[in-house]
Amino acid sequence: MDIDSQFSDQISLLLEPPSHVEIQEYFNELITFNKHANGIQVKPTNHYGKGVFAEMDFEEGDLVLKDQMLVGMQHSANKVDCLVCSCCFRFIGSIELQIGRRLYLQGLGSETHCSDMVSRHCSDMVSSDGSDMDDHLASQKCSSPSSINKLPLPTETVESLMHEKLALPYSNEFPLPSVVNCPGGCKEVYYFLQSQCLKLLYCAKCGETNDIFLLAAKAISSTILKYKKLKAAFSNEKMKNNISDVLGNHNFSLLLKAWKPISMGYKKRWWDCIFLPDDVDTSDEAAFRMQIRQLAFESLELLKAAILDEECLPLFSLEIYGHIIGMFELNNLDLVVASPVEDYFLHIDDLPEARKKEVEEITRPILDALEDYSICCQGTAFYPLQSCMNHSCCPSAKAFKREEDRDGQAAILACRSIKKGEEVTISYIDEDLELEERRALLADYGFNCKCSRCIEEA
Ligand SMILES: C[S@@+](CC[C@H](N)C(=O)[O-])C[C@H]1O[C@@H](n2cnc3c(N)ncnc32)[C@H](O)[C@@H]1O
Repeated sequence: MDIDSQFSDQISLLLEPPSHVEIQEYFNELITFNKHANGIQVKPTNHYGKGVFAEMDFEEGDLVLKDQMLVGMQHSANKVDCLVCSCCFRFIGSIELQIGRRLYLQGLGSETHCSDMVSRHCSDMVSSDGSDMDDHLASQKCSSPSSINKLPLPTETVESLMHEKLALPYSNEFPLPSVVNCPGGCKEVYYFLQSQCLKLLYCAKCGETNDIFLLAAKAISSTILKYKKLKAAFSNEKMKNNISDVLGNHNFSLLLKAWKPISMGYKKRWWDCIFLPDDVDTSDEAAFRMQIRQLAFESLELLKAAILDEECLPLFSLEIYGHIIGMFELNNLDLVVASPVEDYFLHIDDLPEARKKEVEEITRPILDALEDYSICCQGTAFYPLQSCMNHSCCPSAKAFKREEDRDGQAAILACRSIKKGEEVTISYIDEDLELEERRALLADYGFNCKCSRCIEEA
């Protein structure tokens, strides 16, 4: 019997929508432990399930919420460019390590180059017409990688940067947290990234959806870890009290407890809620959804081969897997963290002219070797409180990273004044679009917006 049939009762319990009381208790606790969430409350709305409400007045620009992600990941392709903590997504190491590692991974370090080419280039840059570096930076930023006339650095320079043997001027003004390897020695922080599971990354069929499978794997593996911790604590307690029936029927209740954060997220099956791409005719919709289901099935098989846990089998059912991916599809927010490498080069550019000339003799070749100096950390994440915010085409708040927001937390700012008791809404789409375009985009989220603006414009 397959897992879905064997554990159908347990799967139904895992997917049962939480009661109002459970929702209230869970979110009250989450808010109590988050010092940047004390101005909001999660409550049922009249029509759209739960929503976020202001517990105090906010002025335009005020921080309404900083939300710690439940689960998130850096996009696979972005890992070459930015070395970040897999947990909080802060840039780590040093400016030198960030730059050296990127140049190395871009393959520039594998070629040998004569140093006079670099110095010739360097003197060209120094004796340039005095045009502002911002222009130079901007032109680099806009160019596509292939159109950039990159001037690679010598291998030794790249390696010295990467091993932090070469200190760049002023880099100590941009200190970063140290790199700590996973204690398990996996070289990746999460244990599900084992060789079998890596196939998920490279599955040609999956295309752009690969990251969402890995994110689902992360959600499942963190639930298993939480379950194991709860079970260990429970067993200890029983032993202390000399009770012989160590676990009895408690295993499933511990799994339910470990699953609770995910149980709170609004979710539907992935293949039922995924947006129908423009190039798929509506007459082919059923076949398209079957294909998506099959894709989920194949990726789940790979995940099972990598980390199946006999005590947590219901988590490996297609029904649960499909709902987890669907939850990300309907709720996830882009994860963006600005790069300190960009700050560093802008700082150099702002130095007094004479000093800048001197420093640029060292930094300009490095800048020229980089394809883009300002690549930020990019990924996707599920945020438990932010994901409770409903949509409005005239929203009262927006996700916006301020200068000081340098980690993976979501920052939600008021975009107008919000009165105590009012619902805090964000826009899921570009709210500057016309009514019909907005409607089309929101249909992908499975609802027809009836905010005051839509009603007025209709
Ligand atoms: C990110 S969740 C928001 C929280 C959700 N209300 C809950 O109960 O968890 C997104 C879902 O909420 C509902 N929703 C959000 N804004 C809405 C709106 N303006 N009108 C109708 N439904 C809305 C839709 O079902 C949508 O797919």
